[in-house]
Parts: sequence; structure tokens; C-alpha cells
Amino acid sequence: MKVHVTCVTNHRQDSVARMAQQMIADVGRQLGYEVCPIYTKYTTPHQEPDSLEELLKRLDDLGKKTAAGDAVIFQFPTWNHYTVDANLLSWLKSQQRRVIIFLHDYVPVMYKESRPLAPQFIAMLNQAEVIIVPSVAMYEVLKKHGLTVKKYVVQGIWDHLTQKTFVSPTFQRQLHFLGSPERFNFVNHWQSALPLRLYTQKLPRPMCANVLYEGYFEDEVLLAKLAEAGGFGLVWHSDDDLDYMRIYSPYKLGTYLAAGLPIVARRGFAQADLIEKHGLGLVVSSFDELERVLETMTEETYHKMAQCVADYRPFLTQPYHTQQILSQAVACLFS
Ligand SMILES: O=c1ccn([C@@H]2O[C@H](COP(=O)(O)OP(=O)(O)O)[C@@H](O)[C@H]2O)c(=O)[nH]1
Repeated sequence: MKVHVTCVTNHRQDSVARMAQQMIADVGRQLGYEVCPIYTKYTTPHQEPDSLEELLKRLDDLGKKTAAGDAVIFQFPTWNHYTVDANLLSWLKSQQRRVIIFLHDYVPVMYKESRPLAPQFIAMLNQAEVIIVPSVAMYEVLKKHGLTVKKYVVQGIWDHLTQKTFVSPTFQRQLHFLGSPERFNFVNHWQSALPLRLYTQKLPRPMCANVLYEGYFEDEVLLAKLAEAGGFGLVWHSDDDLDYMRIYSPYKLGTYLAAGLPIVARRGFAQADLIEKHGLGLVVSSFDELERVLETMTEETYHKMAQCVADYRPFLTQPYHTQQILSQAVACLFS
């Protein structure tokens, strides 16, 4: 039995799905897995599905790479039209591949307009023997939506692999935010007196006072910039997006920690316990509360947090955690 791991191709350079899938594929390769590229047009779930011809070509690729009895870790979603994923997964199942789904995002909770698609997404996930989920809370939501897969592995935090090391960050009463205001729209209503340094492709319109647009940087430059600037890495969701915040694992959490920055997260966030348990930053309910906490915070308190981040950092800048998740999921096939 061989193990394969799928990986999207053709995504834009700044696609976080591409970065995350590539990282998983690279770690899979280190474990001796074969990487199985999946061509994608980088559509949203609501755009037109592929033609039959395009779909058959993808099935042909999968068919040539994998054989009956092989395990296929399918990184999901591929961000093709969802019917492409549905067809690929049912084909894999019908051809006796042993399917493990690595769930990165659950579209029916991520996007309000996709809520009615829950039955279709659950039907796809039910093709798996094992599912890798970002959190136990996500597994519980999936079960409520009809998931019947019993074997699951919890990912928790995303690794952010890097060889770079940085000097300890300085205490600054400022926040860094990685992400698009279109997706995280609290940025468009920023009223806090705290400076929010924003890293994204498009200049936000309108630009609120205290939002400082930094631009978009490739990974190593970004990590160095964050480390040099000091302050905190922000994980935040708008009030209408809290359901997703409670269950998913944001890629940015690993990015901030890899840069050595302590975190500010909104209470209720899926990884809040981890932040509190390891002293990696602050978990607060509002920006007012944050302002009050920062007003009286001493350099010493900040440096203690930064030291906790430095102690935790090797766990996610090296591939052990991802190796463990992947190996555990494969082992589950035989448990
Ligand atoms: O200038 C930038 C801004 C963002 N990012 C990447 O984009 C991720 C955040 O992406 P997104 O907000 O889509 O995802 P989430 O963190 O919610 O999973 C970060 O972790 C970075 O890896 C980057 O490489 N350069």
C-alpha cells in the first residue's frame, strides 16, 4: 500500500490554501508519500462547475498515480466547484482507494451563502474512512450536520515551517493583522485607538483611522517584518463570523508565532485554550478590554509572553507536529 497526498496546483501565489496544502504535501513527501497534484481553476463554490472533459482529465491523473488499496490523503476543499471534489472523492471510493480527508475549511459555516450546501459537503466528507479536523468543536459541528465518519484526528494549530530565527520582539502597543478586509470585515469598522498594521494585497477602502496599510509580502520577508516591528499578532473575527472562529484553525496563528510575536485573540476562538495554556498572548472579549489591559502592561509582562512564544516556536517551525497528524491518520486506517 502506498500513501498519496493531494495538493492543489494553479492557485494564485498569494493563495493561503496553496501555501497550506504545499506545506502538508512537502511534509508528506518527507514521510515517503507520493504527492498527487490536483489542477484547480481557483473558483469559488458558486462558480460554474468544470466540463466533463476537464473532470475526466483529473480522474485520469488520479487514476494513473494511485492504485486500488492505496491510501489517499485528500486535502479538502480544492476550491474548484464543489461538484469537482464530490466527483473526485466518489471516484476514489469506488476504485477502492482508502480515503483520508484533511479538512482545511468547512465552506457551509465559513460562508453564509454556502449554508444550504451542508448536505452536499457532508456527503463528500462521508466518503472518508478517517478525517483530519482543525478542532474537536469542528468535529462536533460536522456530526450535527450528519457526518458519520467515526475515526478522526485533531490538527489543532497549523505549523509554519521556517529555518529563520529572529531577535526577541519589542513591546509595542500595536497589532498586526494578516488577512483581507473583504473576508475579515472588522478591519473596515476599526474604531480602536490601537494602531492596526494590515498586511494584504488590496488597499482597503475606506481606510479607517489607525489602520496602517503595510502591503503584501512573501513569507520570509513577512516574518522578518513582523519580528522587527514588535507588538502583537491579531486573530479576530467580526460578530457575524464567530461560528467559524470557534471551530477552525487560522493559518495566521502559526505565522505570528513563527515570527516570535505574542498573540491577541478574541474570546471563543478555537485555539484560545492553547494560547492561555502556553502563555502565548492575550485572550480578550473586545478591543476596549484590550486597550485597558495594554495600558497597564509592563515591558516585563510582554517579554515573559514573548519568551513563552520563543519556547513554543520550535513545535511549529519544524515539521514534527504535521508528521504526527499525517502518520496518526494513516495508522487510523488500520485501527
Ligand atoms: O503579506 C502577507 C499577508 C498574509 N500572508 C499569508 O496569509 C495568511 C493569512 O491568510 P488568511 O487570512 O486567508 O487565512 P487564515 O489565517 O484565516 O487561515 C498568513 O498566515 C500568511 O501566511 C502572506 O504571506 N503575506
